[in-house]
Amino acid sequence: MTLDLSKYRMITNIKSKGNRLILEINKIYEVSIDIPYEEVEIEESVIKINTHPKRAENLKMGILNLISYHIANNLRSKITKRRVIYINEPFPLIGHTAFGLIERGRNIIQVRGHCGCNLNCIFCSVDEGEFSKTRKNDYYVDIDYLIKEYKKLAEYKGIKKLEAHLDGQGEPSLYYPLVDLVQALSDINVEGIVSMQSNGTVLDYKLIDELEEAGLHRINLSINAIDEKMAKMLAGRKDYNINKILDIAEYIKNSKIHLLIAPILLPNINDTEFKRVIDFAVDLDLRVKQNIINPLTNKRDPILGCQLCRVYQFGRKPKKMKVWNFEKFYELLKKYEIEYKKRGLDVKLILRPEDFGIHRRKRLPYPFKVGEVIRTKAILDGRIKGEVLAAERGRVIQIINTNEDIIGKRVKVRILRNKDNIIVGEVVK
Ligand SMILES: C[S@@+](CC[C@H](N)C(=O)[O-])C[C@H]1O[C@@H](n2cnc3c(N)ncnc32)[C@H](O)[C@@H]1O
Ligand code: SF4
Repeated sequence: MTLDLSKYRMITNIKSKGNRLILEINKIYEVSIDIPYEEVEIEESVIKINTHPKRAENLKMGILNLISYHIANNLRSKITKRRVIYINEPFPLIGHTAFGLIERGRNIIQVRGHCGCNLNCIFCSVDEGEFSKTRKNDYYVDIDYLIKEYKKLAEYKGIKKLEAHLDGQGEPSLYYPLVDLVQALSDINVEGIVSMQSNGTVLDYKLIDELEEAGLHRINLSINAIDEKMAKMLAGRKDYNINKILDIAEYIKNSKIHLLIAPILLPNINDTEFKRVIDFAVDLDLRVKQNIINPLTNKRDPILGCQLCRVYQFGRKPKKMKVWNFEKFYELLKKYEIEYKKRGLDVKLILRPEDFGIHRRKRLPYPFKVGEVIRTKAILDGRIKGEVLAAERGRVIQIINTNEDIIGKRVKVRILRNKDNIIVGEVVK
């Protein structure tokens, strides 16, 4: 009897060493499993079971159970080296910011299929990457479940003029299978769009062609410096290659995916480079004009989405950086807009949600009140130290200031936050 692992979609590569199977799951994760049966032989993706057919059937079930157990409990990210928790039905997808779906009473749904990043930007608001000091677990959401729940939420909010936005605590383009996800979301959003944030490092010509085919409307590409050294320093990685990203930007610009370049200003660190990125985007737009219309506005999207670096509780802050308020930031952007105007160029740098067709839209109900005390069971480990997760009333509850010992136990939890259906609570004694 044989068991061919190549027919399981999530298994993207198979290696073996004796009776040890090393499975690559969805490209960026890995799990290794010792097969405790003498009668098996592993040859590439095929496990041969050389025994009586009745026992072989039992061993096959045993191997499949072992694989599911290890995927559920021992999955690791090859990128961040962290443990990965595989999220599937019936665990809710609404309630946490690290994975699932977020809706904030607008016609945009944030889609977070996974978390984890291949860069280590020195300013990262979510302290992502291999060298993170705060993140202890990553999450991956099963694609079929993610699509099913997205469809339910989209139908609840109203499908018309809806945006599915792939973003999150990490690099959205590392999600696998990304093209299938984009295709499914764009099939649901018939009169809307699908957009994605990206640091660009994983994008190549082939993937961009496929994303274009799948109906991706826009990529918000993070570029923070043109100078190679500065770009590496900001990305926190010596292997970050800004020239590759600039080339990818040009390739996107020549596709049917709208390119928005999203530089971040770190005052006192990349002031000159920030302006060089804006100039790059303006020059590129003059050379390669895109005429992709956003059906939410019936206009072209802006070509730049300038961001100001902010300081977050669990984020990173570069020592030399000066903290600016938005007033000062908008003054600078205004100054740049005027400079462009003098050169006869109409460059919009200060944006509002309406520029992207974002408007108010029916919200999901809030099942919890702030201050309410509920009884629940902690089920999964959390994203950062001192956090565990529970599931109640169709929401994930992030229980903070606690420890892993309470996983599996019933606890009393006071709700501290319910805004935008992101639920945070703490244990009450
Ligand atoms: C957290 S990242 C996730 C998506 C993707 N990894 C990327 O960098 O584009 C989303 C956006 O937030 C920006 N960002 C990161 N840290 C920030 C901070 N401290 N303040 C403001 N924006 C920040 C990034 O530059 C990026 O454009
Ligand atoms: S800002 Fe984006 S690319 Fe940089 S470390 Fe954070 S998540 Fe990764």
